[in-house]
Amino acid sequence: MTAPLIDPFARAITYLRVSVTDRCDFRCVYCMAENMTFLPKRDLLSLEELDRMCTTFIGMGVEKLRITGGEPLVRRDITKFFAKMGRHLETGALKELTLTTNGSQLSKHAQSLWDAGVRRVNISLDTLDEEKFKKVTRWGRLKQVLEGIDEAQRVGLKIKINAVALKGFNEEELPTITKWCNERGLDLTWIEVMPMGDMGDYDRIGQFWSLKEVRRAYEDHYTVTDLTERTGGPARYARLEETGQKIGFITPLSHNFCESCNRVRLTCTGQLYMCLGQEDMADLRAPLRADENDTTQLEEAIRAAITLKPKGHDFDYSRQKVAGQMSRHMSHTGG
Ligand SMILES: Nc1nc2c(ncn2[C@@H]2O[C@H](COP(=O)(O)OP(=O)(O)OP(=O)(O)O)[C@@H](O)[C@H]2O)c(=O)[nH]1
Ligand SMILES: C[S@@+](CC[C@H](N)C(=O)[O-])C[C@H]1O[C@@H](n2cnc3c(N)ncnc32)[C@H](O)[C@@H]1O
Ligand code: SF4
Ligand code: SF4
Repeated sequence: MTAPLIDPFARAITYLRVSVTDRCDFRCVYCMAENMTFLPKRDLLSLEELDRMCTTFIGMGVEKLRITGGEPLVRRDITKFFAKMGRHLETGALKELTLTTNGSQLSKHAQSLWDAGVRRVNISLDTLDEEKFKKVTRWGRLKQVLEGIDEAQRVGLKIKINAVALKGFNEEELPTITKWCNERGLDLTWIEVMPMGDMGDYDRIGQFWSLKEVRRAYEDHYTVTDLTERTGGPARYARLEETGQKIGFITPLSHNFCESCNRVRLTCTGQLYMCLGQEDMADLRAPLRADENDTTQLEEAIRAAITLKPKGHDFDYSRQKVAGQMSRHMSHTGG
């Protein structure tokens, strides 16, 4: 392995998130516009190229690889890509190979993911109400996701549910979602909605539900104990003592966690975003394609990009207007 990747703020970069497609079978209201224009397929890195890219990062100290999208499981042959990445788990270079998914294709793919070495998946689910699910995802069917969760559990995958906290949408469901996760043995993490992508008249501030309030809502019913354990992701965890359940909080707005950032994001076209909340990016496609048999140029480009990693995002809703908004949609980098 070459020297580790350290950014200008002395943060070691050990976590790579890869968006393997910008396409999705849902159109969640906070993530995409209804009429999205997607990239032409010819612009995408091939799976072989993504393999070479990820393998290079792993050689430079990346230990956690999360595949995301758009919806990662709608990309053709993606399970073959997971199977290939599994070799880095076998050598011990990679500590975790995982994905974030909307769950719609898990009935089909859960077994192959397990066979590739995936042990834990994060599944996005904001509501357990069929009609509301249709509203928030526009195109999704709750039943299909629940079947995907069943199959993932059947094959042995550990599941974390990611729910975006949305005022006036899933507020009232906090007890039901929490209870449902507990009964099914699923971890649960709440996420604050971030200003990604221009959504026209979509009201982000109106829908912003601070996780400080979510925590208070838990405290009305449970004894909540903060935990020190981390997964290498941005969530902080607390335990509900009455049930022993672990709840995660991802709080980019109410409690910034950038100082412990360990991650960068690669898009399906080979752009490297050094921060989710800034526009800076580096093109890695040209150095990747410069020489198929030698990754020297790619490694140099990655090191140069890491020296440009910003301190953090500038998201802010505190003045009753959206600050720090990104022009790109969340699906571009995969969250
Ligand atoms: N602002 C910000 N938000 C992030 C970052 N990483 C993840 N998130 C948000 O948290 C959501 C959930 O992240 P996941 O894909 O579940 O990944 P994770 O939280 O690293 O997962 P674990 O490994 O389970 O901790 C993302 O979709 C983003 O909305 C980050 O670096 N900065
Ligand atoms: C962009 S999706 C990609 C993976 C997959 N399609 C899924 O939904 O899990 C990753 C995560 O980003 C979250 N997300 C999307 N837009 C967001 C926003 N504006 N603010 C906060 N989280 C967002 C989603 O809820 C999801 O958990
Ligand atoms: S959050 Fe995930 S499922 Fe929803 S539109 Fe975005 S990429 Fe698709
Ligand atoms: S906003 Fe940027 S610096 Fe902050 S945790 Fe996310 S990626 Fe890291």
